[in-house]
Amino acid sequence: MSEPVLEAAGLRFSYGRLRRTRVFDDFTWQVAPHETTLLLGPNGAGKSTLLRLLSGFDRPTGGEVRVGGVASRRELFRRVGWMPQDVQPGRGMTVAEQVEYVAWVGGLSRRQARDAAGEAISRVDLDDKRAVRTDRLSGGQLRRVGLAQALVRRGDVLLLDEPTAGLDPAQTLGFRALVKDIACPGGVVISTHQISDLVDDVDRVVILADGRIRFDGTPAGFVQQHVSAAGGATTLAEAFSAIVGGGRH
Ligand SMILES: Nc1ncnc2c1ncn2[C@@H]1O[C@H](COP(=O)(O)OP(=O)(O)OP(=O)(O)O)[C@@H](O)[C@H]1O
Repeated sequence: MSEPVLEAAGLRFSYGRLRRTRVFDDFTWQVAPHETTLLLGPNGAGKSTLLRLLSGFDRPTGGEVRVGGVASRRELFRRVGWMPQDVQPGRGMTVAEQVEYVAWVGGLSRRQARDAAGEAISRVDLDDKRAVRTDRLSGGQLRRVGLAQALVRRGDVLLLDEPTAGLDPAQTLGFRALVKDIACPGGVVISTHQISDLVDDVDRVVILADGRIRFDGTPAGFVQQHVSAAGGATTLAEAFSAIVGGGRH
């Protein structure tokens, strides 16, 4: 089987009926295989849009998204797990049904979907909520359902959009432990606009601003490379502000 590299090649994307809000223009990037990447950027940088395009949920207006060299949404649905920023409760569905449904849409048989859903629900610690309707969950519980939905496909690549938003401190710690445990051959991408979050847990940092990549490297490399640019910045937070702020001029 081909290497499960997930890549955006010459991507273009705009929102609106008249496509006036351009987010990406000739955007090319690859998810680093076997690594956990933190996708950082200010509000409106394009992080959620990028993950929606990479997951196959949204279609680009130009260029293509490929996984293992294949540009097909079906292949993306099969090989890429995605946790959206805005996890929606399925109408009248229980936790088990919602996670099973996502597995089934991803190409598993009903039986495989049931087994995979049971496993994913345990991993996010929602065993006691399996039979509860998802529209009756708290915000943090619903986000854990979203994480289970991403894990259930057992995909080669995992894309998590603001996974710790709305989690309490204990849940955030639990999430960090879970992420350390996840091994995906095609890599894991976690988006956030909070720099303090998760930085110590990742192999790679990518900074996105205005639909362009401003940095792609290790957390330590980022601080080092931008110390002078940031006028003596020594922390990731300071360097991030300098780079993102500098990009706006
Ligand atoms: N449904 C939409 N319709 C029109 N414009 C949109 C829509 N969703 C996002 N945008 C615009 O696209 C750009 C990128 O938004 P996106 O949500 O991808 O950013 P983000 O980096 O994920 O931000 P945040 O950290 O706030 O979640 C922004 O300018 C935003 O206003």
